Amino acid sequence: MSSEPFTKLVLIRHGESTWNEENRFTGWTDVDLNEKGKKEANAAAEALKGKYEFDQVYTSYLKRAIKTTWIVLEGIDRMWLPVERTWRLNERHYGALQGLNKSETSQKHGEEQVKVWRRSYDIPPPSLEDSDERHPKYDPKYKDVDPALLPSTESLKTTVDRFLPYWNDTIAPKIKSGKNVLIVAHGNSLRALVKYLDNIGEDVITGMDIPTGVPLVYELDKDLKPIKHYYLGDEKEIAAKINAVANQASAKK
Ligand SMILES: O=C(O)[C@@H](CO)OP(=O)(O)O
Repeated sequence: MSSEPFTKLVLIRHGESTWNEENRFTGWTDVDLNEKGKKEANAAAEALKGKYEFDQVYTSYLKRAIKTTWIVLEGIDRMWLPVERTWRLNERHYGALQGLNKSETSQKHGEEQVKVWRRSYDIPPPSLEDSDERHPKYDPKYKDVDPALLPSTESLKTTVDRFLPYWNDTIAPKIKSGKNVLIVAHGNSLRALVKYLDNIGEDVITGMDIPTGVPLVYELDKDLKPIKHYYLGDEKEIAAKINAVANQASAKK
């Protein structure tokens, strides 16, 4: 017997960014969308328009997610919707790898090591030095965040740990109160959410990638347990995009 879900939660990873295009580790670096990324955001809006209604939007402090939000909301003619930004939805902090080319990093350190840094559950990449001017404590975006909470690197595990309080205190109560929610965030902050929602094991989440700019719908019951999930769009195209993310750090590029 199939029953109507209590809600449909929609997740979107931001469209392609300039550093996705250059194949660099990005993390908390605040890079912009490129033209392809804007097109992907428009296509996401097209897929949602007239079929999904939202009451509340959540996004990160990073402009690639914020601009994707703007484009999607403009595309669905819902620019008036409330948008809450939070650093807790930021991408996983990539530590000292931020800015490095993924393929060159594999040539230097080996594909296995880079795979561990990219996809192991609890092994973080090397940290940024405290004195490094790229450290989030020097960025005005985070001036109201307790400096003790600001990372100098993160594993997926510590990304889950910083995201979950926001889910539990803010997003989950909003959904439970009957509101339809859209979350526009990042590859690894969304992997953190999906791991939590689907209760995916630490070994299994390492093989899971999320493509840029494709709406991912989670049908949830009233306890916010997933009934099913699916991407909106062409299955083959989405599979190819997921595969491309998985292979980004190949040493052969
Ligand atoms: O560089 C990053 O911040 C992320 C997302 O683009 O990369 P990866 O998929 O390698 O975790």
